[in-house]
Amino acid sequence: MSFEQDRRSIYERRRNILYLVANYLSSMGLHQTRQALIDETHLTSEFEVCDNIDLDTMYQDFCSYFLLKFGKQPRIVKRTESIGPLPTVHRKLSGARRKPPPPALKPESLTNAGDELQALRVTATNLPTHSNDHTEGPTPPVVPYANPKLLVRLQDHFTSEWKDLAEEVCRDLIRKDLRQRWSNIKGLAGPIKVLKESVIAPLEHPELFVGLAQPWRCVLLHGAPGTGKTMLARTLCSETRESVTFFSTTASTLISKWRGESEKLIRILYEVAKFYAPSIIFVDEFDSLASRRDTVREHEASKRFKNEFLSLIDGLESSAANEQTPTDGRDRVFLLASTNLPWELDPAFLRRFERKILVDLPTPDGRKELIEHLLPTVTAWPEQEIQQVVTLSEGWTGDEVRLACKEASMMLLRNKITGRRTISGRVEHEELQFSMLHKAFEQLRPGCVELAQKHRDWNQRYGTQLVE
Ligand SMILES: Nc1ncnc2c1ncn2[C@@H]1O[C@H](COP(=O)(O)OP(=O)(O)OP(=O)(O)O)[C@@H](O)[C@H]1O
Repeated sequence: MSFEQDRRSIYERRRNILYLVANYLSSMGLHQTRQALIDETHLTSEFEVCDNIDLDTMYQDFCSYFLLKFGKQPRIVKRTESIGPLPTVHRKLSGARRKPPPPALKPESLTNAGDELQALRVTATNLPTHSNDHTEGPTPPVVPYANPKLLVRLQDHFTSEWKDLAEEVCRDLIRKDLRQRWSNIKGLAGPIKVLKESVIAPLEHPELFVGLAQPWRCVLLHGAPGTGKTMLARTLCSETRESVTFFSTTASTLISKWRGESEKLIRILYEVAKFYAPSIIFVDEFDSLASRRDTVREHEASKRFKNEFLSLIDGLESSAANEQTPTDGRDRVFLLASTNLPWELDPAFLRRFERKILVDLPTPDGRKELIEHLLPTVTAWPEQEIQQVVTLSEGWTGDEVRLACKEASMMLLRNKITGRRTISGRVEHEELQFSMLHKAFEQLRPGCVELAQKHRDWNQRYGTQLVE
């Protein structure tokens, strides 16, 4: 690296650190300190900290890296002898007159680190400040927060009473880190179509969704465990993550984590979802939240919680009813719920789901596709061999097929470690053999045949019949 490049990179590093600190102070509610930093360094709005970058995360990443490398946590601060507030750093001004700040410098003209800092001293007036920047009065509560950018926006929008909960909703429920593709899901064309129609089509063709033809707001996925309901939701999240905010939770988390505050949380979840619309709220294990209400024995808090959730759904519906003219679809909130026990749901909830979609066991074609997807080598095998394993897996869930394929891969792995070798020392079977796959599929028995039938029966009576 040339001397010039070296200097430039030092300059950029120091500038970036200052922006990170300013952002961090803002996320901590230390607005006066942030302002003092801006005044002193003259940061401008020419730059801003990128999405998903903040000091807190960097700190945690550094600790993880250090722990991995040296087997212990890094020491960041150490105890001193003195107790009391941090000593003030006084500038050495004795005798010297305070100079006015020098004009802004361009990085190319810098000669040393001091100059680099001075180069940041450019006009501060246009750096964004926030409507609730407090120059007087009580400082807002200091809260650790994963994404300061979101926090800043939340601070503008929510009163402090709601702010902490709104932050918790964002920190714990927003999901963005998923890597799933529709093409990984096999044999569930019907449910995929409904999800695309509910979320993706309204964003791509908002002009078509007018009057009565509003997008579905509220969809329930039901099916036996391991049929791919969660996978569908996660894929919807990753396929739309550029344009949609995805809140994912389970009913039991909502109930246990926010015990005592759950009811308020539902309202905040809805408000935050509206704030970040278009958004999807996905609630797994929905039955544990929305089981039939027991008017006599049920706890008051539980009733209130359910009523609040019903209001949330009504909120989705009433905002849909208001859309008589085309909107760009960017203000929509979509509720997706999944359950293994739809028959336990309170009729008040059931009635509100516009679509109740059965996620069924995979058909023979679906199982074949799934096996070929998980074990691509089998595509080169004779058709009759693949059909044998497809027949063996009659009545299995997608998850059971996946488990059997995994067992076959493990057999191959064991063979590579301990298997017979040829005279030249090579492993005898380096590729997956039909006998391994067959054996793996013979070892497993389907666990959800009856439950899957119960879902089909229930869907016939109460569910949505998907037509191809
Ligand atoms: N149709 C499918 N296509 C591809 N993979 C599938 C399919 N169905 C299930 N799987 C596999 O099974 C795993 C478990 O599925 P998932 O967790 O989505 O089931 P679920 O219906 O949500 O179960 P539960 O009701 O117990 O939460 C998935 O991660 C995936 O690997």
